[in-house]
Amino acid sequence: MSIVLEAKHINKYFKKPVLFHVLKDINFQVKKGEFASIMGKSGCGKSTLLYILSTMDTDYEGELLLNNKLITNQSRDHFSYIRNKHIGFVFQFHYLLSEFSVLENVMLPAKKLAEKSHEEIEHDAFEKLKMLNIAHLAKKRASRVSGGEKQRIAIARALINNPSIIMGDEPTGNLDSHNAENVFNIFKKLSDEQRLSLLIVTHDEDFANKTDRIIQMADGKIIS
Ligand SMILES: Nc1ncnc2c1ncn2[C@@H]1O[C@H](COP(=O)(O)OP(=O)(O)OP(=O)(O)O)[C@@H](O)[C@H]1O
Repeated sequence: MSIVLEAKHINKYFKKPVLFHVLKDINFQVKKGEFASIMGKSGCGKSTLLYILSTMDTDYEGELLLNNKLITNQSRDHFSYIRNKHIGFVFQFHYLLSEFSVLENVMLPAKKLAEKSHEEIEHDAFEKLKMLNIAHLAKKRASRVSGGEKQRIAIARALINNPSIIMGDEPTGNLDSHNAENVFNIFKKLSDEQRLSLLIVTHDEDFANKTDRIIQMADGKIIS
């Protein structure tokens, strides 16, 4: 099976207030279509790792490969391009623009990429909303939908540029159990039916136990 994301010997140090070796020789791969979760106690380095994997933090040692291409040491613009084109994000908080419509929110990352016409982007955004069963919300203001709907809109937005991988930092952290299960089922379907790779940081054991693989971290290391 092909490998979508590979981390090789990732080490990260925070230099202030005192030198702190936060990530210690992290090595792992995420395969195409794999649904993996990252678990570990608070402070073990999960978010720090996700920042690096998503190219938001570039101050580290080691190598990162996306679709078998080395993506370490790129220009700032190219990192931004890689993020927008190949990586979809879902955070604990949805970060939707409340004054914009649901459809406009989903369109934004594609507008930024600027590879398609407005009409094509609008069509694609509508298709993503349909896929997530929220097409009826398209014209609504993002501030006027429920919490569970907001997270589904955030997933549609993460999918708009057809990324290679979806990364999530506690994407179900703010949801009740019903909506958390909904989000899990959406991710599972994306992995099973579209062969999309997912890497999700979670504290939710039920969620993690249902994923293909749990990457367990402790004290800046992967322990299993
Ligand atoms: N900018 C920073 N400077 C110094 N230390 C930091 C910085 N950011 C995080 N840390 C420390 O690095 C460690 C790892 O933090 P990180 O946020 O990655 O943990 P986490 O596993 O995601 O925790 P949580 O589950 O609580 O979100 C913690 O000890 C944290 O205090």
